[in-house]
Amino acid sequence: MTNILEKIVAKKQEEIASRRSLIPVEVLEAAVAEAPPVRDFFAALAAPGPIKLIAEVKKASPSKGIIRENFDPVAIAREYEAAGATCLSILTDEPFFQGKLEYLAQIRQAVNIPLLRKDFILDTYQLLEARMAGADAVLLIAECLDDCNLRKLHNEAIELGLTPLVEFYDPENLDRVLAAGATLIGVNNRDLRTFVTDLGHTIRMRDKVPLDAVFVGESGIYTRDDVLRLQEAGVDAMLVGESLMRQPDITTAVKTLLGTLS
Ligand SMILES: O=C(O)c1ccccc1NCC(=O)[C@H](O)[C@H](O)COP(=O)(O)O
Repeated sequence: MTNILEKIVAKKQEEIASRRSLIPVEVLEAAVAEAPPVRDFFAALAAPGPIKLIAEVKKASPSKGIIRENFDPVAIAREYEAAGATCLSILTDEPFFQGKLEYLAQIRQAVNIPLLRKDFILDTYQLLEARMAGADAVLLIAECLDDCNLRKLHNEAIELGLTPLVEFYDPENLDRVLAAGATLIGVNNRDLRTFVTDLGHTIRMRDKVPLDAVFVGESGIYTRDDVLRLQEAGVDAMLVGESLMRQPDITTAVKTLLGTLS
């Protein structure tokens, strides 16, 4: 049976080929050479203090369909920043998440905090696109990449000035993530075979991931109690999408998660 990740990867390969035929790689390389400097995504998350929030700009998902009808990505990003998010994650995948690369470029002009391009990165071409659109970081998913490509894209991202956030779900993939040289490591709580999320997955992986890496818990984080569980387990940062995007008042939702609502 084909799982959702296999479907997304197959579609993404078609998309990359089509985008490459519209904008040749040389054009992107020339634009990247002129791009402004990046913001330090890693340092922002590694700073001392309570658990950091990477707030996700996410309209829809394969597991939940449309999450936010009234979707203004720039307004959402501004509100996230003002409410206390440390970094933002911008979904740029169109077919499955209704994101756009343009959202990333628009948000770059509107906020100052570091930005992650959240997509299914399979090719150097997407790293160049990310850098050109104003990303400071990119997501690399161990389950989507073989060892050679994981290491290659990790190194290329760094050469472009981008911070790679390397994510895995299957515990067997941790050794591959470490072998690629990852120092910013995410555990996804969502089992993509069933779409069930389990916060305990990140917590169980905490003592398997070296303490000198910055460790991010991803997906299925809904309440202040969830956040306290992660923080008490020693998780450095959390990536949160749906639970914030479903709230009409994003400022209150962020502050409630962070425990800063006065
Ligand atoms: O969110 C999905 O349904 C999904 C399906 C297939 C592949 C990836 C998927 N999500 C990507 C993510 O990692 C999340 O957007 C991110 O961690 C935030 O999760 P949440 O807070 O549960 O929206």
